[in-house]
Amino acid sequence: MTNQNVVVPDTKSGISLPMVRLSGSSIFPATAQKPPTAPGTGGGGCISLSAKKKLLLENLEINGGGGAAKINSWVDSMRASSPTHMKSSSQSLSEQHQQQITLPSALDNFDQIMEASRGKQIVMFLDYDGTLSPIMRTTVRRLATCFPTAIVSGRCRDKVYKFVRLAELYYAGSHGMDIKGPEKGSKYTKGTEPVICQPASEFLPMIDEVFKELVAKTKLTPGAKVENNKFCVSVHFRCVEEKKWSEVAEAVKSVLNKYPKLRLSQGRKVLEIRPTIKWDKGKALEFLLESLGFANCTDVFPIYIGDDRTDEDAFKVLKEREQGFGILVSKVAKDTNASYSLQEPTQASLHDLFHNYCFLGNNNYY
Ligand SMILES: O=P(O)(O)OC[C@H]1O[C@H](O[C@H]2O[C@H](CO)[C@@H](O)[C@H](O)[C@H]2O)[C@H](O)[C@@H](O)[C@@H]1O
Repeated sequence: MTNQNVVVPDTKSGISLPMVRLSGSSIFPATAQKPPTAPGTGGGGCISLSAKKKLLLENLEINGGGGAAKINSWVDSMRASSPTHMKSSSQSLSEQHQQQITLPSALDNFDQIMEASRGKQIVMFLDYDGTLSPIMRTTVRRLATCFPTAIVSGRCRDKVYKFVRLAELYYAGSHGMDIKGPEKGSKYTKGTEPVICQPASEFLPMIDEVFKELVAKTKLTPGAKVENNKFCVSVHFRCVEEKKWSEVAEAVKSVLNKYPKLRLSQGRKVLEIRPTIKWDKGKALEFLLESLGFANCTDVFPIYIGDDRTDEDAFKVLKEREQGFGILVSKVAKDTNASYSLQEPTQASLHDLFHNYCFLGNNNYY
């Protein structure tokens, strides 16, 4: 993993933001599109991931196989993801601070971000859970009047569409494996048909089968919930007593062992099973930029805001392309390829800033 281990004290938590300063000078003029270089370590009083947890997380990106040790590592990793357990980590505070690099706040540095995007077409990508869900519809509708806007989620695309109900957006469900653009007639539709991309379509029957098996295997565990996300399946631990977590993990492993073409990944108190194909939220971002006509374009400025571990694939793509920025929504330290952070997506109305910016005519291709 080449990620930085970072966090982000955002000093504006809970207070309203001043109007964005649009005429501010660029802080990184020679590398206008490059993320700022990593600031120094320390500061912020946030909690860093321990090396142990990093190892555990790396162990999760695997197929089935292994035995009780693997189950334990899944469960340990799940525990380590919970804030209570992060606080009680055996790592001392000074050790935690040594590993910590502070990410600049997207809010405090909003004028830098906008300066870097000057003259370029912003394209907005928003993760759903933890990012867009607290902001909600009105804001996203306003954003989409300024920039092409996509929602990228681990959830099933239809479900996200039912929550948001905005026909003018691009939707990428199932961690980017189910993409659909706006219908004909939208100002962002280039062709006559909406863009569609389902790179894992051959896995549909297998995923349905796995969903049914997991429902059957977990039905006796109180609180366990299996969610069919069309091209992937989530097994939720959130409402399961901690002493029963191994039982659920064992069920997941026993099913996964039968399907070598599926792999496991982990979210917040959730284990997810998905196809082994090389497709993720980063690939979805690249596909969408291409669909919008920005494949080899230097004057595009993608901004991806997300809070989930799966959003890292998109942050990484932006970093490698040296285009736009990833903004990580997080209060705690994470291994990340994002360039900026937000403690809360609702915090001081980042969306108002974007809205002001685009209506003042600084970024208005459409
Ligand atoms: O890619 P995202 O839009 O961030 O979706 C990630 C997962 O979101 C949902 O899970 C989240 O909400 C659950 C409560 O409804 C919560 O228990 C879980 O911890 C959250 O991650 C969704 O249910 C999952 O399938 C998505 O993968």
